[in-house]
Amino acid sequence: MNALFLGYGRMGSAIAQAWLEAGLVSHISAVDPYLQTASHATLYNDVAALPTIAYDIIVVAVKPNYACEVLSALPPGLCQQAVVISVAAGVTSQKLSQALGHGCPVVRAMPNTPVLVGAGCTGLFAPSGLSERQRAQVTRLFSAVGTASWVEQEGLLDAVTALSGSGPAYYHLFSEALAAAGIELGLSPELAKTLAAQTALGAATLQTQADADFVALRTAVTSPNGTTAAAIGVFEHESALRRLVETAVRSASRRSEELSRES
Ligand SMILES: NC(=O)C1=CN([C@@H]2O[C@H](COP(=O)(O)OP(=O)(O)OC[C@H]3O[C@@H](n4cnc5c(N)ncnc54)[C@H](OP(=O)(O)O)[C@@H]3O)[C@@H](O)[C@H]2O)C=CC1
Ligand SMILES: O=C(O)[C@@H]1CCC=N1
Repeated sequence: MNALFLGYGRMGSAIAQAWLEAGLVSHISAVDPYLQTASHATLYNDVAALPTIAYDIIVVAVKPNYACEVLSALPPGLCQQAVVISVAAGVTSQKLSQALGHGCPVVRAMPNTPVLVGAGCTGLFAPSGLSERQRAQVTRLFSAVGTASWVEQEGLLDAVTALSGSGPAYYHLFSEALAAAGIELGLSPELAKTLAAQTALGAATLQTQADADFVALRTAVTSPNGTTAAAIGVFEHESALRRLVETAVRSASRRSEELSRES
């Protein structure tokens, strides 16, 4: 399979590398205007320089405000047999199809940065027009970089974006705060960083592998009247943390909706 990436920044290059390593694609071409070199890909600085090849997969991995522009500049001959997959936050399938200007199937994907280490999760949506074979192919591609889950309503991608697309940043922020608190208590910055990161990894591993829900896992750490209870009491006072998280995730979802209107 031949894949073409329009935009070869963090997301595009991470996905491309994983697909190549998993043997799911045989060759990657990438268009990115200012890059001098691109690992794992044949690089072009302009779509006009692309050879006329019928690509199997075309990935739109530019910033949302450029997504329609790059698709409308694509010569139709390149997409005859392609499935077009856009990772651009908030850009609707209708706008992507309009920009393409012909009937090739469009999929929206919302991955997250842990695709870099094969631990991503991707929400997927396709309007009608995608065959079962193509759907299975897209599932296989995103399963190579973590989990792949389809949603049946496009609007739900705003929630996916707010939860897992942006989610890694929330966990990094929490680790940053946890490490800073450890430094305040006298730990060296190196040790505080190691403890915060390893605790996040350990907790996430338990969440994905242990046969217990989040509440049971939390309860297992929390001895009556112990240290964890002291901290949880602060987070849970008037549901402070839960309310903050809900407000933050709603705000991300609203921004995703706004991007749909702006793009
Ligand atoms: N980062 C994340 O966590 C996630 C990002 N996304 C989505 O992925 C997309 C890309 O994000 P990300 O990889 O982080 O961004 P990057 O800025 O790292 O990558 C975008 C790349 O596209 C290039 N580019 C700009 N204009 C064009 C053009 N006309 N043709 C081809 N390439 C172009 C940029 O070049 P230059 O830098 O020179 O402008 C840049 O190299 C976004 O739409 C975002 O919504 C989705 C899920 C998660
Ligand atoms: O912040 C953003 O808009 C993109 C989409 C999800 C993660 N990063």
